[in-house]
Amino acid sequence: MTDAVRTQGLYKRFGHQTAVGGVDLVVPRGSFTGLVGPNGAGKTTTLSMITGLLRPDGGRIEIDGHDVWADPVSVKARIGVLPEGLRLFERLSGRELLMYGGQLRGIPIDEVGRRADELLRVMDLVEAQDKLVVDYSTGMRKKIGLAAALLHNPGVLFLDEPFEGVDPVSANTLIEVLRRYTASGSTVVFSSHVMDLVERLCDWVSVMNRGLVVAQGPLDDVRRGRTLNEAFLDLVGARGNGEEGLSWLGSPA
Ligand SMILES: Nc1ncnc2c1ncn2[C@@H]1O[C@H](COP(=O)(O)OP(=O)(O)OP(=O)(O)O)[C@@H](O)[C@H]1O
Repeated sequence: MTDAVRTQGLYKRFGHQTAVGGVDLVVPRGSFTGLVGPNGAGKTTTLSMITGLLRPDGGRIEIDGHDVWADPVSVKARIGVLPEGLRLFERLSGRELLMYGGQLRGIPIDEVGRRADELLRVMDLVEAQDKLVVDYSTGMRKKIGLAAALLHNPGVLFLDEPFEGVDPVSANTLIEVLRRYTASGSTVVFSSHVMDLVERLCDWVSVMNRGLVVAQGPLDDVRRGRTLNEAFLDLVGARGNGEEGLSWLGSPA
């Protein structure tokens, strides 16, 4: 069976800096995949290229066997994206955002209305549906962003740090929706720094460091008897910068 996502030699430079230095990422279909790595590892740059938001300098990307940059329209119909920074249409209400997004996707308006109502209910946003998105809290923005990403029932969903700044109640709602989504055979790829969460949710993990994939596979193969946090620290090299310097910090005045 074709993988949901496959990249070969994916490469991106910004000036002299190589942000992504030849990434071969594999995401099996139907998996709940965690993309982890320290700050600056290249996760957002990789996800931006995979989702057609940033043009690669080299390499290939296939989603469900379709080349992202040669066949962008058919790929974009198959994917949902919750990007970093949540660039949303701020001056629309939550409900208007869903209605607009659904119509842009070419879904008949009655069907968009039905799906929007269900998503607003599941995300616990019914009371806030007529409020402008600009006035939403961080958690509400993540939830309406996820609703917008799911509206056209994509086969693969990409989420850049979906749980950042989200309270435990909203996080549980997001998790329930995502679990239901993958249970039906769809694929989720999300980046996160929260190892406990990745360990709890994911069956497949890709670890990035300094622009490369340094480990990837089923969760248990990457962990190899350790916690994911221990495996992560071993793989990326615990840097231990905190042991020297800052001698002035905490000294009495
Ligand atoms: N638009 C840009 N211009 C210049 N450098 C960039 C740009 N975007 C990313 N970079 C650099 O590329 C590298 C990878 O960044 P990226 O945001 O992909 O990392 P990340 O793994 O998502 O990090 P974090 O976990 O902190 O979000 C970093 O060194 C970053 O400074």
